[in-house]
Amino acid sequence: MTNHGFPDEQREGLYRAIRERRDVRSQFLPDPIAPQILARLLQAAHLAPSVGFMQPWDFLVIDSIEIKRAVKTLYEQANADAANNYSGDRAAQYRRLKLEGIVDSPINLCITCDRQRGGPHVLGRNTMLETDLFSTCLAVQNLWLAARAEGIGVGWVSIVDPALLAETLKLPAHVQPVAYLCLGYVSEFLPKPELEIAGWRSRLPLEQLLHGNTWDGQIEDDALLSAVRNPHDT
Ligand SMILES: Cc1cc2c(cc1C)N(C[C@H](O)[C@H](O)[C@H](O)COP(=O)(O)O)c1[nH]c(=O)[nH]c(=O)c1N2
Repeated sequence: MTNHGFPDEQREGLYRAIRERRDVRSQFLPDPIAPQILARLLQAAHLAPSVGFMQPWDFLVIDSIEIKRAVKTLYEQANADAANNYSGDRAAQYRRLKLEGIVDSPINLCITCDRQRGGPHVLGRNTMLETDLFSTCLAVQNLWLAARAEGIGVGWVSIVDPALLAETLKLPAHVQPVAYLCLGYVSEFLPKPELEIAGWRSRLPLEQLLHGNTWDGQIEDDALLSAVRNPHDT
């Protein structure tokens, strides 16, 4: 069998980016991102797979402090509402979390989805209409991983009313904001998700997620399961 895999060091670099990518809120530095580097990140995003090769994304690069402040206000409104989902200690803990870096980060980037791109029918998007949104999320993830490799932190802010965000960014009606991202160099990349460090929620064991175990409770004892339990043996 021909092995088209990457050499060990390159493969490890990719896995490292996946392992060490973080959602960044609290560690942004004001240092600017050079246009060449931002362009590399956007290229990485644009190479994402998309349903029927629809490429439904656009990239709104925002450095205007006025727009950042307007989005921060939307966040504050939505976050005050979100806090009402909790009570007691959990509500107090929620209110202590920092869940955005909109003004602290030098660049904000809104990745949108043009739901009409490619015309009325796009190959592969007949039964699952959301596949254009899924495709846009893959562009986000490409950018997020490339940014980690460049030493740039990315934070996703979804605690905003999407209709108000679309209005603030003057998006046409058929263009949906999918990801509002904060980008910048960081003082550090945390070793674990910030929510895990804060004691909000921890990572589920992968073995628990195999074969639908989270809902039927049956763990099948097969070779895959044992490899998942002991990844270092492989
Ligand atoms: C679709 C979507 C939306 C959001 C997020 C992520 C994704 C995928 N995350 C980040 C999220 O909290 C984070 O990914 C997890 O806590 C895991 O941490 P790491 O990304 O591994 O550091 C996020 N974080 C935050 O502080 N404010 C937010 O509004 C959001 N919204």
